[in-house]
Amino acid sequence: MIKLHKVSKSYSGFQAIKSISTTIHAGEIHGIIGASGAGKSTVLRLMNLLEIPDEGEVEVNGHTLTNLHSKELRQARKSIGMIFQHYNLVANKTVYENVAVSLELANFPRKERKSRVGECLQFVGLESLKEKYPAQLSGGQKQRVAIARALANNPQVLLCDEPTSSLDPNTTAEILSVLENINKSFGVTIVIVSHEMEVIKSICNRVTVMADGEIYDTVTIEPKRILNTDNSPKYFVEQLTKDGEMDHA
Ligand SMILES: Nc1ncnc2c1ncn2[C@@H]1O[C@H](COP(=O)(O)OP(=O)(O)OP(=O)(O)O)[C@@H](O)[C@H]1O
Repeated sequence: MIKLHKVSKSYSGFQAIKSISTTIHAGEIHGIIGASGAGKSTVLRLMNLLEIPDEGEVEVNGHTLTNLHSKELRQARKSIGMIFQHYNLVANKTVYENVAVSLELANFPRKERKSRVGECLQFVGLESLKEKYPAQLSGGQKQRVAIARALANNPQVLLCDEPTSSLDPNTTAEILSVLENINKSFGVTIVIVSHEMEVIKSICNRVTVMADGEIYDTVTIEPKRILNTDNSPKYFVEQLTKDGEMDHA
């Protein structure tokens, strides 16, 4: 469970987040949607203290992060994974090494690292690419590596900042399936920031709508796959030309 209690954040006098209070329930897939600049990414980054609030409390899995000293905070953060729009992989490390590095940083028992990396890569369907470098992968494959890396330390919470915004609809659907599997298989609570309504409606059980640094509303929904996954050139031409006159040349 994640609880924000009267959390505020300003940048050079500009109040980006205005005394927000909310609860994300354990086991849910929670969406955060809103216009550009509404404060979605900032709220997500406040949940693992990548951004330090000016005021208020952040509680994750029973720990009040805002009360912890740096060593305790490092420990508590092991149970919070995060993935990003641009993947944030280490360019000069292989797929295997990118996942292994998060285990090293968390002092995961050395003897068990290799098998843990293997398990995570298998879960995201990338075992056969473990010797490749990020530049040799597609966007969807890079995001799978990032997911495997986030999974490695058995997090209870996975924070996802626009995880599909650089991907085509087909690959978006695949990544959403991976996230859903993580939620169902391991009970991981997922918070997903997106400006794409289709993504939010496809996967979330509850959604927070943000505007101007505040929570406008929180709604409960029934997730329903509404993503179009047709990537064919025929479909693109049909979509471009269906509402009027067309010119093929
Ligand atoms: N590090 C920062 N320094 C200064 N201003 C910031 C910083 N981070 C965020 N902001 C400002 O805070 C506001 C909220 O930003 P945030 O990135 O959280 O919005 P968002 O809803 O995620 O937008 P987008 O969909 O465009 O990513 C914006 O006005 C932004 O310019």
